[in-house]
Amino acid sequence: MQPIVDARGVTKSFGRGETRTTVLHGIDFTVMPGEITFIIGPSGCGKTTLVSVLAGMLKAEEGEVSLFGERIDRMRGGRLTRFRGRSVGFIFQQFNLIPALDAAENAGVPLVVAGERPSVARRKGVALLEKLGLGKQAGKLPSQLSGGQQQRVAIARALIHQPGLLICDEPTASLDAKSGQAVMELLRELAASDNRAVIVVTHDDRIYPFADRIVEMSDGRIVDDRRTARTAP
Ligand SMILES: Nc1ncnc2c1ncn2[C@@H]1O[C@H](COP(=O)(O)OP(=O)(O)OP(=O)(O)O)[C@@H](O)[C@H]1O
Repeated sequence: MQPIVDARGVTKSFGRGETRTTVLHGIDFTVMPGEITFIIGPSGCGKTTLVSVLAGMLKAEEGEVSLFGERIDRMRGGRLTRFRGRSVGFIFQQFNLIPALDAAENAGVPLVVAGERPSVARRKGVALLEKLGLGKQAGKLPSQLSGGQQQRVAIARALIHQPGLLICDEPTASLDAKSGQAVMELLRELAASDNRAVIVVTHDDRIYPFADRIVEMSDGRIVDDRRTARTAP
């Protein structure tokens, strides 16, 4: 089976001269379809930098990064943007929904960006929200939704173009325990259903039972990589 993510020797630094700091030291990292992989480790150890490089948002100085067998470290400009737009969905701690758009319109935003008519994008947004158990909320503004519901709309937005890789940076950090569990249950289901891979950067140990694999970083290196006997459904 082809890996979804295959990174070799990824090195990344920030700054110049004396202030130059190396944040990733030759990381090797592979993710297979159908898995939820957690990346954990202390603040500043390089988790967000790593997933940004894996998603093609940041360029590594050294190393190779392939997504779905394609070398994204060799892609430039518009080609990379289009490839990322098709292949990767992002979910962040802040839901970043557009306040003036209702839930279905928010979910449909990536389709509009890709050139779809807003009415068609909204219709597809409604259909996906229904699938995610949020059909009744489709016409509501973000301010009328709970945190957990807003995060599920953000998940719908990340999935509407059916990316094979979902990258989630602290997806449950602003949610209470129950909403956090509901969001993780949804991510769990989505990872397994379409042979997609989900990578979750997190400090939230309440959700560790949802991981298939936990990768631990320290000072820009992977120091532990273990499969879990997943205890959550
Ligand atoms: N654009 C940047 N310019 C300079 N330094 C940066 C930049 N982005 C990140 N860093 C530095 O790189 C290091 C790793 O940051 P990163 O955000 O990847 O850590 P993290 O493990 O995700 O931390 P946290 O858990 O706090 O989010 C930190 O020391 C940070 O200050």
